[in-house]
Amino acid sequence: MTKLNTSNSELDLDRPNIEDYLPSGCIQEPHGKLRLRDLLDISPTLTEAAGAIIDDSFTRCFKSIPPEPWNWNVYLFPLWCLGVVVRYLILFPLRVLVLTVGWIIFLSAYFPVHFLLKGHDKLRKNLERCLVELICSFFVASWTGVVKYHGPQPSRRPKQVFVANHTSMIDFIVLEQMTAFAVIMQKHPGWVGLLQSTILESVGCIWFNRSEAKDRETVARKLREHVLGADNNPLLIFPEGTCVNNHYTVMFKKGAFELGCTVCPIAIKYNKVFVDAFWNSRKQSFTMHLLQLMTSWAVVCDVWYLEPQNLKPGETPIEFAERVRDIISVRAGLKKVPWDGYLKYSRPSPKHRERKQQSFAESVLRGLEENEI
Ligand SMILES: O=P(O)(O)OC[C@H](O)CO
Repeated sequence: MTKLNTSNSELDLDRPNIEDYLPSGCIQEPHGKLRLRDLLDISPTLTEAAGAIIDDSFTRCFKSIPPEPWNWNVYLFPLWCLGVVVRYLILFPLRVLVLTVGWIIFLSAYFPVHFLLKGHDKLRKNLERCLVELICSFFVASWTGVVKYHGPQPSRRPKQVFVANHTSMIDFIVLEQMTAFAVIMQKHPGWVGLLQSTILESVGCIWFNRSEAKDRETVARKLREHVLGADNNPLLIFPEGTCVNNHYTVMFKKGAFELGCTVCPIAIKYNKVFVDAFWNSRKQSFTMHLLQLMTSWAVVCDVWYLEPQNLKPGETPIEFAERVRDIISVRAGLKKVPWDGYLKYSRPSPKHRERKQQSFAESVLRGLEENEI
């Protein structure tokens, strides 16, 4: 019975907003004409099937929500055109220049520090941390990032791990410009992969391939080793494991919550007034995503460093992960959904399919019983 209730509440969450897609009730239809709404009312299963085709709570987490158009009249349209010219022909070249200068400064300092200070580990690590923070600040400047940080800035302590909701790889840049975190992330191809395996590895970042089972074991071991080192950079994990559109949070993977460490939650909320910071990696490369940010007016966001949390007596790592997800979701105003973000990369699990079949069979049986009465 309990199992049934749980699955029903999960199914409720998955219920599509079909009303959003139907013509509003105030439209007067000619008398006697059959409307789409009437047709769908015939059967809940038909409604659900129609809903699943147009919308579902899983897909909604990974959809970019476009802003309301505002340039619709004769006064505003010329202003919008002027804005396009300023953004693309003035701001963008200036930002490319800023980023180029940033890279020149960074590379001309990083290589001497990395190769010439081999015997002075402490000094080398400190300088490398400062340089990585510096290049991240140049990246933020290249999108005119307006970031407001709330709460105490993270400090370096053993046995603590920072976890944040995830919208784009720029989350890492936004956080890294303040604190040189060692981040756990998916390994990427191209220039991002090159940076990952050279510069970022030197600040303790750990990379993995989410499709490789053996990578997960290696990462789990590396995490345990990393959190014990007192001089290591604070560890940062995005436990959703994938980018979500900053309206929802998907299930947190439990890895960060079973390390026996204090978990420090970080909530990140982007303001979409100028640009949507969600990176939809299926539609856009990271380079295109950065270009989109660099041709917008600004990237506006709030970052909250929240109160550190510890595992409570009797609490499982999964419950702990859920509690921390609650804290982050409330602070950033995000809606929680029960999905595993990795489903993006796989077919629905047999368990999920069976739950749907079970619910459908039960509704058919209920209908038959009612007809018998
Ligand atoms: O949105 P995804 O699943 O492509 O993940 C993107 C990055 O790997 C997350 O950092």
